[in-house]
Order: sequence, then C-alpha cells, then structure tokens
Amino acid sequence: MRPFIKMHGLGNDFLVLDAREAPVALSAAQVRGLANRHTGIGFDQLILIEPSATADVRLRFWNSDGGEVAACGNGSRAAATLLGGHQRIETAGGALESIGSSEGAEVDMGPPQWDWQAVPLAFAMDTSALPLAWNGLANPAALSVGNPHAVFVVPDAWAVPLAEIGPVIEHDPVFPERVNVGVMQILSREAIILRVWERGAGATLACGTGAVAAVAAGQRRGLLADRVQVTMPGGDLVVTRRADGHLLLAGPAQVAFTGQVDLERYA
Ligand SMILES: N[C@@H](CCC[C@H](N)C(=O)O)C(=O)O
Repeated sequence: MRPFIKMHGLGNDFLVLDAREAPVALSAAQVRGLANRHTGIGFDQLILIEPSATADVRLRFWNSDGGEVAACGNGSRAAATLLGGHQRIETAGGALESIGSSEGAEVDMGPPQWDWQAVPLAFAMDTSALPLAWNGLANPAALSVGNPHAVFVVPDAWAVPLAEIGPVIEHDPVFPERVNVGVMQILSREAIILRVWERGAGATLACGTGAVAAVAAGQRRGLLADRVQVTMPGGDLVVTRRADGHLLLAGPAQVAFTGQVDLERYA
C-alpha cells in the first residue's frame, strides 16, 4: 500500500504521491484508473514528488486522461504548501521557486513564452492574437507558461459554452500538442473572470497556469495592470508581474484527506 495525500487549490484537485524515498512508476492506464471519480480516488491531476539533482524537489504532473504534462500551477502551489518554506522546484516546464505560507503558496512561474514554436503552434502566427476563430470565439492569444494555452477575451465568461467549444479547440491541429483553453472577461485593469477548459482534464474549478497565461495575455495587450485578481469558478488567485517579467501565482491550497492506495490494483 502506498500513502497518498488528496489536495486541492480552489477545487482544482490533486492526488499527491511522495516518491522521494520510494520511487513510483505509473502507466497512463493506471493514472486514468486512479483518476476515475467512481472507481478510483478521483482528481484533475496526479502529482509525483521526486528527488532532484538540480533543485530541492522535482515535480511531475499527469492529467486525469493519463497524459504526463510539463506544468501545473495549482499543483505546484499544492506541493509547495505541503513541503513548506522556500522550495526550488524542478519541473519539465522549467525551474520554479515557491514561498510557502500556512494557507497556500506563492510560486514564481517564470516568464511567459510567446514564440509560436514554444506554444507550440503548427505554423508561424502572431501569438498575441491568432487570426483564427471557432464558433464566435476569435483571435486568442497563444503562449506557453510551461504548458500551452489559448486565451480568448470575451464579454461574458459565464455565458461561453465551454464544454462544447473547449474540446474542439483543444484538439484543433493548429495546436500539435493540444492546448488549454481560457475565456477571460476583463472587469478592470486589476480584475478578471476566467474559466478554463483544461487539456486532458476538461472544465476545472480553477487552473493556475491558465490564470498566469490569461494575465500575461491581458498585460501583453496593455489591458491589465501588474497585479491582477483572477476569479474562477472555485475562487480567486492573484497573479503578479515582477520587474524581471516573471509571473508570480498566489492563492490557497489545502489537504482534503490522506489515505493508502494499492497502486497495483490500477495497473
Ligand atoms: N490545473 C493545472 C494545469 C494542469 C495541466 C494542464 N491541464 C495541461 O495539460 O497543460 C494548473 O493549475 O495549472
């Protein structure tokens, strides 16, 4: 049996396995089985905490569809909250740093990447506003914040039929590694409403990298200030652009419960 920790950041929920002492190998099918909310534990993402040669810890992330991904903002905050203090974190999406508190963690998510190859896109386009539209959703910003995002500015984020249009955009061949889809309503220079259709996980209550990507997109268009409150279905995060261009992500993260799981049962 393997001890696990179930955590969430604003309802974006995670199965956390600490593999620093005893390694864990996971197949995609195993992750899907564990993610099943009826027959498994249920989560949006699985987080593996591993030893690192270059930082204090290494974090790996899997979506509930079984695909491993390079970045997860809320997952990084959740793991950093668990570990406490200041952590240097290695991820496939880049090196992160956290400042912990009792109620959550602020994580330096690094600078956004705007090269079309970095997103990635299938061919060269102006990433600040792609010349593309899907059923009335037009001209998204496309960027990588360790993982790929397309962010649309819309007049009413709650009115967008995200469950219908999200998967269409996620799987459009213009995004060869698929994409996370955000719809952002700008309330003021300091506040937005954001809903995200997550690649490999669907509509989640909150998405940390989605919040970072949306704020970066709004800042690039000159619509948002350096510090922005991001309201999502599960609650609020704050994204701050530092003088060096790095984006800091802050908000709550909590342990929901702990337990033990027989990983072999899902193999
Ligand atoms: N919920 C996460 C994002 C998880 C990864 C994403 N679905 C992807 O496939 O890139 C967050 O808080 O950032």
